[in-house]
Amino acid sequence: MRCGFVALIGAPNAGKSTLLNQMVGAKLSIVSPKAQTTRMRILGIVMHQQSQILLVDTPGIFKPKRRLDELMVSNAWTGAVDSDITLFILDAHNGLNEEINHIIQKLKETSRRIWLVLNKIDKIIPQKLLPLADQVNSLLSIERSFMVSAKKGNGVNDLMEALAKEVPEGPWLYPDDDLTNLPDRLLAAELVREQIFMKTHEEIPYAITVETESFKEKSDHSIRVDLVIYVSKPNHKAIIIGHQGQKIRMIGERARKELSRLLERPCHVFLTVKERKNWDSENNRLKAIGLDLS
Ligand SMILES: Nc1nc2c(ncn2[C@@H]2O[C@H](COP(=O)(O)OP(=O)(O)OP(=O)(O)O)[C@@H](O)[C@H]2O)c(=O)[nH]1
Repeated sequence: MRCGFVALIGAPNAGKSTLLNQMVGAKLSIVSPKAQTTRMRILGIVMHQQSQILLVDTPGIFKPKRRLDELMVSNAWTGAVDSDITLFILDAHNGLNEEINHIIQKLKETSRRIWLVLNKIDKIIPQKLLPLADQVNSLLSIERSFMVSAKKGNGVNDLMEALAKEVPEGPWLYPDDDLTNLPDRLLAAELVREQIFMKTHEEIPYAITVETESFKEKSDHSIRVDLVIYVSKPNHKAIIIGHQGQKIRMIGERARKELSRLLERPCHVFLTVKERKNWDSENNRLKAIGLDLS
């Protein structure tokens, strides 16, 4: 038996959450085309042969501007330091830039086993991949390199095989049919947040938070979830609700479908929008979204 923690580290939008979902085979970590979608560390549990691979999705690493950003970045680095293997996920189509060089410098300090994962290979010509891998290798000590398309699945099985062989020997830490350690009420809030990322623009997705107020199983085994969307400005409330409530209905409907799929039973989602100035500097709000404040 083998079991180990594998952290997914990289810049915002590199495809960390997409890779985690592809490996777990379920949508645990929310994905959007906008940067900084993931806010907390999310554990995805993958069983491969006799190995339990505990994948830790982390927020993207970027220059923090506010307290929430700082906590997201520090939570990401804790994920790397606590892992047995760190997967450094790089968007191969974007290549290197100042932000990535900064991550490389920080990775050097963690003195962990680092594997390079060049992602989004469906978007670039293959001849560009080896020179990019060589370039990263010249900057950082990389144990192994992989080339994948997290979205399409190419190369992901090879990566999983290699991880299964390399995580340390030891007993499994979670039941072998668990997919995550995240409570369902947090998953529900994340799915609503994902829809807000998809359906609103500019600063709004970054200026809201979602919390589950109640999560109840009914006698027919369906689930009723009541969630609150906190906004910091009155005009954001109006935008999220939309004309005659159209937008919020769409957000709720899509989140309901995703949640029903994930929990494999009918779910009913009820959303309320509340204005709460400066929610992003309240410890309780930050803890509620799964951030470690220590
Ligand atoms: N073409 C292509 N797009 C991808 C691939 N992997 C991820 N994406 C897209 O890249 C965008 C960002 O993906 P995420 O998985 O949210 O990236 P992330 O690294 O978790 O982002 P943060 O939450 O900002 O840290 C989404 O639009 C994905 O669909 C890939 O292999 N190929």
